[in-house]
Amino acid sequence: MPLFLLLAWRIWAFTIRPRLYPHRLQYLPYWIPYLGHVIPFFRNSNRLYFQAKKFSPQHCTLRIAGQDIVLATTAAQISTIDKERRIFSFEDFMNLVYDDMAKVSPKNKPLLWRTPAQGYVSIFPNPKQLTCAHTGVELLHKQFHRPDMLRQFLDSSLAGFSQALQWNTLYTTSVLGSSPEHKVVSLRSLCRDAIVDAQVDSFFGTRLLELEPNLRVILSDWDTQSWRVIYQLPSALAKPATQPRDRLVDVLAQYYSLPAINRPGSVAFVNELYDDYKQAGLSTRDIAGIVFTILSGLSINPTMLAFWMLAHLLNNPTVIDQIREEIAPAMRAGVSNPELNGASLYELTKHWLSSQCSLLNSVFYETLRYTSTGSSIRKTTQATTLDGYGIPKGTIIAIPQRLHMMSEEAFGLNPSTFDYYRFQRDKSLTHKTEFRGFGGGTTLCSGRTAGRHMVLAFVAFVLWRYDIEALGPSQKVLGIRGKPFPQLDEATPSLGPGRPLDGGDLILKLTQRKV
Ligand code: HEM
Repeated sequence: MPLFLLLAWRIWAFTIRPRLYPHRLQYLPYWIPYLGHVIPFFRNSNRLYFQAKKFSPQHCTLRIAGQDIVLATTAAQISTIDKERRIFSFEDFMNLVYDDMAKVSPKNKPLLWRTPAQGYVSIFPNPKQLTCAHTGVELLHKQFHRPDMLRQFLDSSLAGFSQALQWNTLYTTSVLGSSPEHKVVSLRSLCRDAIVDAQVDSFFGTRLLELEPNLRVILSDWDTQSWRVIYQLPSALAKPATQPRDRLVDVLAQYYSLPAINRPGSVAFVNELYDDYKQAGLSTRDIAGIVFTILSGLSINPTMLAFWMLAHLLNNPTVIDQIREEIAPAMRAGVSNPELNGASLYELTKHWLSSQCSLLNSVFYETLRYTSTGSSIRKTTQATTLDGYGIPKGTIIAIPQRLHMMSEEAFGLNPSTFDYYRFQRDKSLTHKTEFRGFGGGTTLCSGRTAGRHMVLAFVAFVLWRYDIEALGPSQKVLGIRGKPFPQLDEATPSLGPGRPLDGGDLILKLTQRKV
């Protein structure tokens, strides 16, 4: 396009048009028509969101390869989106999850969206006349919201990682070097190995890990590469993500092909979903794909959050000491005893962690605030308005977590500083609309109570049982060199807490504490 035409278009699009139509979508200016902000978006979407909000704090639209993305930039807009679930819908993205992540066969996918009126018959009572897809979501919510069902999962998970965090049973995949007095471990592996295996055993029973003992490593390979699938890269480039995903779906399909009696110990959801979807006409492979997406959400976010929480704590020995004082009564009452059964562990930790450990909780929420880099995504099902701006049907709306979590108005001074005491000083901060650590509205995380309990207990066990030194790059212990503090990767898409940049990790020297 000749330069004068380009200039004329830009003046029209970003100077004249907004004045003529002040209530239509207002765009962050760009230079290449159609492509718009595609390059900065793929380079670092979070940076682009901040730029957009700075340009136009009340309303801003991005243009990504012909597609408009309206950013929710204020708390009022988030509230409207969370409330108007039919207008700002998530269903379109469930289809993307079924297609790209779960790889549900195109032939069977329509079965997921059938209503009872269209022939879907659930094996459960269905008074709300839900579709098959929504029934699956309800079954998961029931699993994590019904106290008895949540409890079964938590009892077993807590017992699992309490065992795994003992000096003599630390996973060999976490331990990089060892002497009678010290062990040198990778913090990322420590969190992954203990948390993922405990959760997987508790959710699926022990059979799944028997079929694939290396599941946690494959899951973490998927996790670090999953952006390739999210960005829909061509199959050759997406292979580092699709290979681990396909392996995990294979293992789940193998698991489900066994009679239920041969895979005991799972939570109810695992069989309820399978039985319902099978009856609806889906294949074992389709269901394995859908369950893979749950497995991925189940294990990755708690692991990442525990990693970041411990990493930040290791920067501040004073806070570690204060937290040890907070958890001491519970630990002395027996919580740290690896022989304690899951039910007792649950009872003891539930009480102490929720009511007596305000600093531990504060660091948990600050970690969530500080590391959340994902976005909630919706699509408008009809023409509507948001804060007075007209939004056409079929427009994508994004609620970027980081943009809101860094709001000075919501969270007080210096939001870009990690403040261990922020949520202790003001406990109401977790109720702010801008606090998107567990999403909100339709995609409010159903595993949030379980996830919080597990991460708090995991961190408490580690801090109580071990003296920990994070080794810097100039330190070497047992031949293992330390690493710098990991940087948060703000650019790669995530569901919640971001990953460390370039495979970042912390190398820890553990010594058993004498308590
Ligand atoms: C502390 C750990 C966790 C964190 C930080 C976390 C974070 C999140 C976030 C930010 C979302 C919203 C994404 C969006 O808005 O699109 C979400 C949704 C979701 N999370 Fe979690 N999550 C955690 C633990 C879990 C666990 C243990 C499960 C168990 C399966 C789980 C399952 C889900 C599911 C299924 C959704 C989709 C919404 C729904 O529940 O239907 N999460 N999570």
